[in-house]
Amino acid sequence: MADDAPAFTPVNLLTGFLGSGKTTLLARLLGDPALSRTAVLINEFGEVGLDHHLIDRVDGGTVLLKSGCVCCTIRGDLAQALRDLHGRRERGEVPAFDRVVIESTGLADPFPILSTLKADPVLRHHFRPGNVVTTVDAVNGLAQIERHDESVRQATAADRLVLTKTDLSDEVRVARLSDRLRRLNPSAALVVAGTADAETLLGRDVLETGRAPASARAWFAETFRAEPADGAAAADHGHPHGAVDRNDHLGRIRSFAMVVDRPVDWTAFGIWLTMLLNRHGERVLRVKGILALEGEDLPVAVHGVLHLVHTPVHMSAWPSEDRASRLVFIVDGLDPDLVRRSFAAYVGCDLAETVRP
Ligand SMILES: Nc1nc2c(ncn2[C@@H]2O[C@H](COP(=O)(O)OP(=O)(O)OP(=O)(O)O)[C@@H](O)[C@H]2O)c(=O)[nH]1
Repeated sequence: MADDAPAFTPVNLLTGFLGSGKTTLLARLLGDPALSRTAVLINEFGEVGLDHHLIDRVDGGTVLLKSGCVCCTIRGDLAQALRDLHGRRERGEVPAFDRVVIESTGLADPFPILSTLKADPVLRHHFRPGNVVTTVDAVNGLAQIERHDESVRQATAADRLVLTKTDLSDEVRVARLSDRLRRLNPSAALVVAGTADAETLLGRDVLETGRAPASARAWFAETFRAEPADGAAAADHGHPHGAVDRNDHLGRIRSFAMVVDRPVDWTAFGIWLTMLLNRHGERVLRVKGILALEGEDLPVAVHGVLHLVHTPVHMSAWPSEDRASRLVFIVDGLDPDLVRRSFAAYVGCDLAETVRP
């Protein structure tokens, strides 16, 4: 083992519903010198991964896992990615790190990810679970908890619950959400994103110090095992913990990407997105993209969650040589072709141009 590697490297899971602010929080935390020796694994749900472009600061240590849901579809790859990372650290091929942060897809169920660490014969000798940090969006969080099981599971698995977008919400909504979260998971510390430092969220480790009971996690594990419906489906897939493939299981939730090789007119795009979200906002769980704009050298990043579209961010550089506009959608019961057709009509391109072979 590399001399300065810890005997058991803590693995923090950063989870939270789609668009709830995981990447934003992680990017900020990674700026903290306390996390300078951190390796990051990013998983995304989508045909085209974007988060690794949006986190500037992480370079050699970032591994973008294959597209799909980390909880089942690529669970094997997660273990493999951790084993590779460990091997490379041992051989001195990557800078020594003493913490791993996994940013999981917004649809992932945290429990199977956590159990991977224990179940894998190699990993369990070198890694241990660290705090689970769950971001909850103060604008959409309550609705997501009401509608989506993943959101409840993410909240109940947390050691730290981080409220994001409180600046876009109001006191009453924040108080109601906080109350709901405290009832769901009384043992987790509840903090507001802007005030949470790396040491509190990741460094001061619940499991290591034994200061706080991991009761929520135990409760969660019990509940999960007791679910007969999922359990029956899981038996067919050979999943030991009742975990099912969320990509199949959710059925209606799917992701797709549109890639257009030429600059887009910002006004036309804005009108199109506004109309799409007015009409189908409930079904657009997430839209995220990097756009090349007509008359501009640098791209703009666009984010939306349900009806909420965030102020576009002008990026200081293109993340790669590829100058195409890319939009990734995660939709619930919405036909991708409908979105493609209307996009092509509004921005004035051929439908075929939105699907890159
Ligand atoms: N105003 C405000 N915007 C925020 C805050 N946190 C995140 N955002 C914005 O919300 C959008 C989504 O944030 P991300 O950090 O990409 O969310 P995510 O959970 O990583 O998203 P997925 O990976 O798609 O699930 C971006 O436009 C962020 O700038 C916050 O506390 N306040």
